[in-house]
Amino acid sequence: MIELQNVTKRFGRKKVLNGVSFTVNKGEITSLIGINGVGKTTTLKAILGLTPIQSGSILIDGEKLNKNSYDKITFIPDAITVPPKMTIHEAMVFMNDFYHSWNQTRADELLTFFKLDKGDQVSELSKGNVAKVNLLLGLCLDVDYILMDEPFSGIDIFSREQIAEVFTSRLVEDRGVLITTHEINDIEHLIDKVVLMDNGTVLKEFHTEEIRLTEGKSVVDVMREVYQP
Ligand SMILES: Nc1ncnc2c1ncn2[C@@H]1O[C@H](COP(=O)(O)OP(=O)(O)OP(=O)(O)O)[C@@H](O)[C@H]1O
Repeated sequence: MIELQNVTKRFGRKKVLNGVSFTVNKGEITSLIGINGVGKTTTLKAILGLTPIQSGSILIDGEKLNKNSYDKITFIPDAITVPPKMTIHEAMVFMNDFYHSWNQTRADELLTFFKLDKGDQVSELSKGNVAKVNLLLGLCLDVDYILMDEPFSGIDIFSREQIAEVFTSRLVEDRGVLITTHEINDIEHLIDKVVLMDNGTVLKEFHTEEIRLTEGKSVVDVMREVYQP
């Protein structure tokens, strides 16, 4: 489990995270939802130790972030980070050299699933295919937790559907996934848990199935109540 307890983060005098607490469980897809600038990306970076926090704590399986944590967790940013001159094949070799958790069998499966050609250069791919390669590079690390920043932004509906399908497959299965998004329409049917953020705070954390069964509400219904009371 990833556990955030009362996390605060400031950039200069600006308080960007103001006591953020929530959990991400293995075997669940959790979506961190909120409009632009509420602190979603900062939260992901804080979990990964990419940005220091001022107070509060972040525990991964009960431990503070340490060098071994990076064997458990991966971050898929909203833009691809491998050099664009690389072919998909070279990007995979690079990942294999860099991470001992790289799983080439899974990478080959995903290449086929996404109908990608590993000889293609990243800079020459369409935006949707770049997003798929980006996802592939992160998902093929055998880690317990996957953090994704806006995996669907700027991608056409068919690619979005294809990417969404990956979330229901055994490629994700028993891992803990945290996805940030402004749009939940694409993934509402996939997510187990929602964390609604506004202004650096968590307004509500709930399980989608539970709220559907007990209150008959969809995620969008709850969002309307919380954001437009
Ligand atoms: N390095 C930085 N220096 C100063 N301010 C920053 C920095 N990074 C983020 N911020 C500010 O922190 C706030 C939260 O940013 P963050 O990127 O976490 O929001 P977000 O919810 O992910 O937004 P978006 O949906 O647009 O990606 C914003 O007001 C942003 O301007």
